[in-house]
Amino acid sequence: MPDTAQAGRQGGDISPRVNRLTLTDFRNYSSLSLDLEPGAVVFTGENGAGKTNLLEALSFLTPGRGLRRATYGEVARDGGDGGFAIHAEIEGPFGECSIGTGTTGAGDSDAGRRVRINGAPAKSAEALLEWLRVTWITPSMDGLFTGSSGDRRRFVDRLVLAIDPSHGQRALDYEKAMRGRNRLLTENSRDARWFEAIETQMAETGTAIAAARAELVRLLTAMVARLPNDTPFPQADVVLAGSLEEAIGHRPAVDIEEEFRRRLAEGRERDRAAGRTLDGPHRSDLLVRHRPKNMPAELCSTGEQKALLVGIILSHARLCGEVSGLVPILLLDEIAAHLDAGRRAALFSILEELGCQVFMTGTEPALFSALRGHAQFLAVDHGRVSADTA
Ligand SMILES: Nc1ncnc2c1ncn2[C@@H]1O[C@H](COP(=O)(O)OP(=O)(O)OP(=O)(O)O)[C@@H](O)[C@H]1O
Repeated sequence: MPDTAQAGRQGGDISPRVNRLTLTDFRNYSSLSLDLEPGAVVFTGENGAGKTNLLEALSFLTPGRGLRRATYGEVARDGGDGGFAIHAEIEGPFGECSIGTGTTGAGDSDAGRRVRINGAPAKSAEALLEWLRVTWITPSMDGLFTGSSGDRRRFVDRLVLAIDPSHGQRALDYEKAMRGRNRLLTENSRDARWFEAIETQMAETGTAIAAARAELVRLLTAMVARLPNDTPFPQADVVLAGSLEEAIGHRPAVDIEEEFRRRLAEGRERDRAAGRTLDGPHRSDLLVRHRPKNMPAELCSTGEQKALLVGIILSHARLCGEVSGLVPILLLDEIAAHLDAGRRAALFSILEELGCQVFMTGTEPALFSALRGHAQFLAVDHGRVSADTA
């Protein structure tokens, strides 16, 4: 990786980076402080050593529950006091910054984790997005194209959030309104005024969610199409299946909002029978096609699906840099083991060109030998991390 992979302006984009990561009572780390280099950082170690835990800690530098979507109780170290702390010294768009996040233990989990930026409490975790963006690929995403639509919606929303920080609040507002409507349905309420108020809110936030997703997909498809034909990460067609998302761009947003509000009102009896809201962007899906093969992603081989996902994440990183000015920090868990030598070399070369900080894990250091001399190698050994100078 080039030494120029620093938090500086490169063609208009900034690549924020973590200079130091400090963990307290996080997973199998009671106390750890790591100095990190820009560019590629490779964590190697045997199974269960704690490599993914390090990526997970880094994934807490963005809003949400991290790359495993674990509860805070799960990530707090067994045998600790129930709290955990992650501290990162970063270099971002406004210079150096210190980010602290974690929970203080029992009773805190409901309130969510706290975030401090330069020592001051942040109003919400969304404030982290002013400093850096983080995206990832983990082995649990291997079933993304074949698994549940909920996982794909969360995936899309995570990609949208990295580009448009207001998406998180939108999603929270929609979910809150929908929970309110679902409560009215299960309580068998006939209070038309309550229904109307809630459905108006759902129509407004739901249409905004659909518009943000549609925009992401439009930009991402264009970016994926820029992947050169000779890379092993295939071009893909990415579309959203959802009544609202499909209408975006073809009709004025006010019409779509009004139609959704009307559909919600007309669907009350059907939804009452189901006990929940059946229509809306919480039911949308992401469809991906392997363009060269003209085949739905779910029918492609496991390796082809992985290559599609890598292509999407790399394209998204480029897009995020162009749209937000911040190239995301990438967390690639066990990626190298799943790619053949040609694909690995292509991945390393695209990462070098992106110039972002990228954290990779693997049990076999040999898989990363092409990066020796260009990357920081760290050996992970059950709660301890040391320089791997092999
Ligand atoms: N809350 C916790 N407290 C203490 N240890 C934990 C906690 N949660 C997980 N662990 C331990 O962390 C280890 C797993 O770490 P991790 O998933 O990072 O391993 P890994 O190096 O990525 O392994 P693999 O190569 O198998 O994916 C296990 O030994 C597990 O018992």
